[in-house]
Amino acid sequence: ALVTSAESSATSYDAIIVGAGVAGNVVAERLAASGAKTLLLERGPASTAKSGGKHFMTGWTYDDIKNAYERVESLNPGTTTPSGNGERYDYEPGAFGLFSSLLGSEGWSHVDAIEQPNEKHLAYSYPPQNVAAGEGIRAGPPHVYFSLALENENFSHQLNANVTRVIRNGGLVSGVEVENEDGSYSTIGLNEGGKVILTAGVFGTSRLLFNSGIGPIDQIETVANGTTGITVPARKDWIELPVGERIKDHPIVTLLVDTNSSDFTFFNNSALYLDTPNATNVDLYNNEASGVIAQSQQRILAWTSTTGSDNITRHIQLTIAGQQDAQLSVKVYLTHGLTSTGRIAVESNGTLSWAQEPWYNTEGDISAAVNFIDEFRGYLEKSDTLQLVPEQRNQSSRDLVLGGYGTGLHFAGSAVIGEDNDGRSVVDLDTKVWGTQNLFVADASFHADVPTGNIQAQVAIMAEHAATKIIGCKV
Ligand SMILES: Cc1cc2nc3c(=O)[nH]c(=O)nc-3n(C[C@H](O)[C@H](O)[C@H](O)COP(=O)(O)OP(=O)(O)OC[C@H]3O[C@@H](n4cnc5c(N)ncnc54)[C@H](O)[C@@H]3O)c2cc1C
Repeated sequence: ALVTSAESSATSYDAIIVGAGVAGNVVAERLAASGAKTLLLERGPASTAKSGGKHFMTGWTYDDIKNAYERVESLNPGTTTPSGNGERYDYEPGAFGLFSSLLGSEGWSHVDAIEQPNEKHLAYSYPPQNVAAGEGIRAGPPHVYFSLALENENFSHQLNANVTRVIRNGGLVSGVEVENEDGSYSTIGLNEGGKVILTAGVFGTSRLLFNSGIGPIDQIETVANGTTGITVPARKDWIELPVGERIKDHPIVTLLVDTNSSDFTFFNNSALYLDTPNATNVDLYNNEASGVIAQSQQRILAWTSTTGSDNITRHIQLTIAGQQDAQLSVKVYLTHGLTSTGRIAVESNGTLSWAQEPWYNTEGDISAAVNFIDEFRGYLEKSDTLQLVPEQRNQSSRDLVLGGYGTGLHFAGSAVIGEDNDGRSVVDLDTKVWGTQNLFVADASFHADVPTGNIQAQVAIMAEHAATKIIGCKV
């Protein structure tokens, strides 16, 4: 049920979940289903129509998270044939045709990324993407888990509710403070034995922890002396933890490849937003959840691995899409194995900035990407049809990497999980913030690493497993 600020502040809850993104929806659905009176708070407005590693650590091995994986897969499966009628559109001759023959001639294998998830070296696939089980539409947890949670009478949610801080007495959290849309503030209380779970994303969760007197001392001091008006706990109650540190992301270098031929015509996804989108495509999607609109804009994904100057293996993901007629964009992501990390700092007005950016700040990462791009350029040199655009052809691979990378928007870390409160982690193996009794972090913030591919499925699976751990914790 959708509640107002007047209703939520007059009620108390067993679980308050802050942030209705990928993780927040998973955790809220699970907590409500466990019988907890649950409130999901989101600072934004309504958004949807319904508004690796084998060994990680105790409780988080692959076998431990298998149930979580299976639940996410059953509700929000992946597919390489997202069009409801099972057809594939605009792949051949197109970008898939051109690139599969380029990679195939260099010994790469055609795999199905859903059926063969461990094939991540010299492998390419039709793009995998999440769909809502039984609905035939592309969707993630904010659609599928939210729909399920809505059916549960324990579940409420409130929109335009910007949580400013957690209210705590020592290690015991009693509720949250919320800034409402009209600028008013309210507090929402927890029932005895209740829990607050932060799922506000890597940056939002960090800010909430700083505001609640949890983090590096200098960050808490900045908030306490700043201009946001946040009521920070007394200094004796500050909990010193490395919040905002160990942030990772997939940096992307975009290579532009001329197809040098008339066999590639660009399908423009943005035409959907124009006044006259192709009526056949629109009807196919509306009536049968089929056609080119049911697909993502990429036409082929590929993975391999490479080593840097430090001999550490890094994984590479390529996503290939049309850029314009006779030109493709090849996004080169540096993924699992990368060693660069970043750190954020809060400013006195409450905004966050990078104290250290998380991309390409180790020579190992730079050299690994350069090695791959050198190899890839070698493929293009042998090709009759594909070549880098002239302005990129004239640059060294190192310049292409260092002058051209951007964020992958796949952030992980900032409140990293750990076995011991040793100054390197923020949450314990139950995802509970060290030094607190009932404050948890269940979003991408607690991840210690980035995956070999896009991150959303991992965020959902880890949130599923976190929910099991949180439900099992007695306050
Ligand atoms: C443009 C873009 C494209 C992406 N594309 C892909 C993709 O194709 N595939 C993929 O796998 N991943 C993709 N990602 C990454 C993916 O979206 C994130 O990894 C994922 O959403 C992280 O989940 P989360 O639950 O940690 O945080 P989020 O999903 O970011 O959720 C956090 C939520 O908390 C809310 N919030 C924040 N602060 C507060 C507060 N103080 N009070 C109340 N609410 C708050 C936010 O509004 C947000 O709704 C993309 C990201 C971006 C930005």
